[in-house]
Amino acid sequence: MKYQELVDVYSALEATTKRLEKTEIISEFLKKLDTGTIEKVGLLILGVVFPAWSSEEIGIGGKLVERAVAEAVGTTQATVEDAVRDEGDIGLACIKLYAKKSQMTFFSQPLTIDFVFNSLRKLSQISGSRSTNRKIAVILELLSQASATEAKYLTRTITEELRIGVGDGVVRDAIAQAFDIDKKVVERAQMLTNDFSVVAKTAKEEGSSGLEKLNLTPGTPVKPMLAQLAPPLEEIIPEMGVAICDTKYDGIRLQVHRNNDEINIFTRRLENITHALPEIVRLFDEHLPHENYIVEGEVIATRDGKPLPFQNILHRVRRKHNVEEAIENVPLKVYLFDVMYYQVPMIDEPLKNRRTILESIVDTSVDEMNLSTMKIGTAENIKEIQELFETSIKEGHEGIMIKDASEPYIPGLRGKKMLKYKAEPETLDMIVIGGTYGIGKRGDFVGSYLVALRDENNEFKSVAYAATGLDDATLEYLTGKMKELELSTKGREIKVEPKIVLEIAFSEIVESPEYETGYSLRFPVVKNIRKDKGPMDVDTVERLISMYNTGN
Ligand SMILES: Nc1ncnc2c1ncn2[C@@H]1O[C@H](COP(=O)(O)OP(=O)(O)OP(=O)(O)O)[C@@H](O)[C@H]1O
Repeated sequence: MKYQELVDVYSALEATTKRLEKTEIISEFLKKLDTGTIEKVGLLILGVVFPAWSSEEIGIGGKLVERAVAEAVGTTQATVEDAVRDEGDIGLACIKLYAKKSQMTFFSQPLTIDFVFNSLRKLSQISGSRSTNRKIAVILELLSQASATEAKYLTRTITEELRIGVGDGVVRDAIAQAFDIDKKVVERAQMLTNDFSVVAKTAKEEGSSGLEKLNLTPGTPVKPMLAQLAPPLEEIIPEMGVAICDTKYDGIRLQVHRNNDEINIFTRRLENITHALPEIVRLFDEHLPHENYIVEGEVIATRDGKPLPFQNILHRVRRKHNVEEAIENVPLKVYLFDVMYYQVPMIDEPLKNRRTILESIVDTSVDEMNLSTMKIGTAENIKEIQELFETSIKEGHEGIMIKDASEPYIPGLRGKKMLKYKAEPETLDMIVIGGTYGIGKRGDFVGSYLVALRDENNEFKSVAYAATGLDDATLEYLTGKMKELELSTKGREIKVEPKIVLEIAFSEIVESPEYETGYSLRFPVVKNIRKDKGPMDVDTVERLISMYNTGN
């Protein structure tokens, strides 16, 4: 099938903000596709060629794409850079530049979805000597055969910013609608596989029963179950009946998979970080059975046996070089709290059974390998759970988790069956979309930051201006970043590309027509710059509204 047909779908999607219309457009398109194409479109529709959990990526910077565009249209790189600045995006710049394209390609074949997909995947394989030139050659082959609109979406796909307002939810609904399958069945399949190419293909070929057969596979990460804030213990523990309460460690959540002899470690955002943690791989190899499994836990950094702040562990995980040296400097400890697969899938088992299995398979004879400190809570021993909370805080941890012992593991769900009980108030991770320069002496600094959350179409909607919590050095750093990301400036107001993620604390969520979400925050304070998070990791409008409605 021609790539232009997919491009027409992108254009139609970009032209509407209505979720139902978007769903209808994608659903109609999916119905037309054969099996080989639907697999590819399942990813391309989200602007990617690898599933989110894959460690492979296109990995091409904006500058390289600009160079390729310059060659394709026969102009200079500076002209392309100007067009990108004027238009605010490489895709729109292509539309402008292709209109003036001087270098016509004769006898060119129309691009097909297959060819585009395979070429983009090829980019991730190119490394070593002359790799930049070889990558440019692949991109150039695509761009020189492309129409203006094809170039618009090709360049946006390569730079990983498709900007058509399509998120996982719309794709899930479109697959359900196209093949007449219950949305819940599609959603479960997506949570388990994290791969719309598999979900779309299975839906087409085998329908609902095929999707229901999809299950966990060690080696393929699964979206973790998430927590809400807990109401008072006296209320929630009797409501649950039997609760598994365990220490909440402030580190990084790990999903550890063993598939035959291979061990892989994923973060909660399904990023493969196996290479950064060789000692953790050895730890699992030595202290868990050589069976296929998926277990979950938190890893923390320690010094003299005491937990170190979260940022320390982050350095370890992000590290690409001198990994062995870092092992010495930052000793790690693992605390396991769940098992999702042990020889067979276990997520449908109640938590109390999963915990029993977990306890039976982990050898905790070394300091580094632990089970989370746990106590069973019932209406009769709430005081003991309060004590567990207090000792956890005293030992330098964040608080406790309270989990319904009779519940299955529901991937991706942020529900009432797993709760967090913390000493510190809740924060939200938000993206900066703009800001305001200060006045007088502060006129050179952006002093106030317009922060936003992600809606169901992956568009950013404003929530508040955050202006406190920043020292001078941070203000200077952030102002520099804002200038790099500037889209436009009018008076003291600057608009920027959504790239900077801030963790924001606040006293209360209030209704407010002034902001695009319809809500705002009282006393927003910047707690941290989350350099570890990108635009897709920020919290959602849905979460804000649910926090508003439930009071937490
Ligand atoms: N014993 C434990 N059981 C479950 N999760 C734990 C435990 N100890 C620490 N955690 C961490 O707590 C998180 C649960 O809170 P939540 O799902 O809301 O994540 P979050 O949005 O990152 O919140 P927070 O910033 O409070 O960690 C888990 O993702 C996990 O990383």
